[in-house]
Amino acid sequence: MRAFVLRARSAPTDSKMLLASVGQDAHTEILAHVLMNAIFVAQSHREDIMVHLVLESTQDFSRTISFNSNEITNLSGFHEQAWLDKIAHALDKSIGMNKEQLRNVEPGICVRTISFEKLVGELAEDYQLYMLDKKGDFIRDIELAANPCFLLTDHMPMPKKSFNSLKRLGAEKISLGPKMLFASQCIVLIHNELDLTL
Ligand SMILES: C[S@@+](CC[C@H](N)C(=O)[O-])C[C@H]1O[C@@H](n2cnc3c(N)ncnc32)[C@H](O)[C@@H]1O
Repeated sequence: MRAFVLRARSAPTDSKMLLASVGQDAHTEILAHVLMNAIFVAQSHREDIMVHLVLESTQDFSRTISFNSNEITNLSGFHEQAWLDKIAHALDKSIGMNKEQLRNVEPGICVRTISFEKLVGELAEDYQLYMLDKKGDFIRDIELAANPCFLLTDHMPMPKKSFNSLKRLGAEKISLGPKMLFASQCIVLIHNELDLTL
């Protein structure tokens, strides 16, 4: 499995606010762009991809919505609205959940009330973590592990205190080059680097 985590610090956990924030300050379109580029290829989808979206603008708990590309069945199309609808539906399903609970939303999609820190702590047991950072090691200068998990943020940077805990979990910083890219653009480049090595 190849995994991607988007830490969306500004994304609301209320579905109506999430949908109303597309193109606004919270830039929730980023979540749909990430899913588009992590899971779709032309006319098809990639296998063995996990995407975890962590939405952190909340009145109660962060929501982690996880997508398994092998199991998702009923998408309404190869477009952003299809993904936004799935995210909104997962958020509605999560209403009333207590801390650190899980609810299955539909095949391939589940929602959990866990924080980014808790999620990456779990992922570190099965994956090598890579934190995307322009100042990290250039992706072509290192050998990526067979089970990589890439950590990205929305337009709000990772808080400084997260860096130390990620380091303790063995996360390595990797760069894709000198330009500051969107998270979804990073994902396209990462897929391509890995595709070239297969
Ligand atoms: C739009 S950027 C985040 C920008 C944010 N304001 C910041 O200063 O980190 C979205 C994500 O892409 C990653 N990213 C963007 N360009 C990159 C590059 N050239 N190499 C590695 N990661 C990159 C960032 O680290 C971040 O996780």
